[in-house]
Amino acid sequence: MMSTTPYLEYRDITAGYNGTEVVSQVSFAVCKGQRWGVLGRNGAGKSTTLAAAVGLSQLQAGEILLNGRDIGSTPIFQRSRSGLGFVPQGRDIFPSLSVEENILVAAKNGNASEALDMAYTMFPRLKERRNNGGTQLSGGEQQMLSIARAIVTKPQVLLLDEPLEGLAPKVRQELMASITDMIDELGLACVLVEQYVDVILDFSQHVLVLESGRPVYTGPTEDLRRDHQDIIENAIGLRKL
Ligand SMILES: Nc1ncnc2c1ncn2[C@@H]1O[C@H](COP(=O)(O)OP(=O)(O)OP(=O)(O)O)[C@@H](O)[C@H]1O
Repeated sequence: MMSTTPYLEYRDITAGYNGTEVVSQVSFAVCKGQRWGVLGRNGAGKSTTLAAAVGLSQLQAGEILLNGRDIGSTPIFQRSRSGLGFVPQGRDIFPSLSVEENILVAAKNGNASEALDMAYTMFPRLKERRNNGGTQLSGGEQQMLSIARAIVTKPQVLLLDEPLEGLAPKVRQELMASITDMIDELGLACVLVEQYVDVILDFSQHVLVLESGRPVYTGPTEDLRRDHQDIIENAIGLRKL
């Protein structure tokens, strides 16, 4: 029988910073190949929710499981080794290193040529810019590099925190198309945080909607669209792509 253990599971978690609660009652499970989206206004707790899985916000109650194993007390560096890829808000690259060096640093002890191959296949633009320094890249290219750095660790689940932030509309569309192709091709499970409601509704099969740190919807995108336009409009004074 096929295993149904989710890759990543949040069980009624509370998370925040320095003992202060930011989000609570969050439960959802990301299974193989599933695409989840997280929606909510500024400050609703989207990033805090994502960060709890990688240990960058404080998990104050509940459990987070990776492949069925509680990772609450697993050190941050080991979480990426256990299949969790994280692309934080802002661009997680070394500006003084070239594109190629940035990828190789992320791949660490992995096979260097395989890592470069993988990154350049997913984002051919990075190959053209491989000798450029991080600061010589456009915003979209920096975001591609940041995602490539997560991908070469070969995650099962990729967590993306507002990858479209600060990009021009055309670049947002191109990057979103590249991300979607990449996820399909690699068969990744994914959790995407974005402020653009249309992006989340198009991309995700399942959605978590947060309002002031509490979930107001957790379930299939189709049902949200069909039965809960009020939630979409209310929770989301959000931008269109
Ligand atoms: N490192 C931190 N230390 C303390 N408080 C924080 C920290 N990061 C975020 N917060 C607080 O947690 C709350 C939720 O922030 P969070 O970034 O999770 O929201 P968000 O929904 O991702 O918002 P945005 O769309 O603006 O990124 C905010 O009130 C914020 O000030």
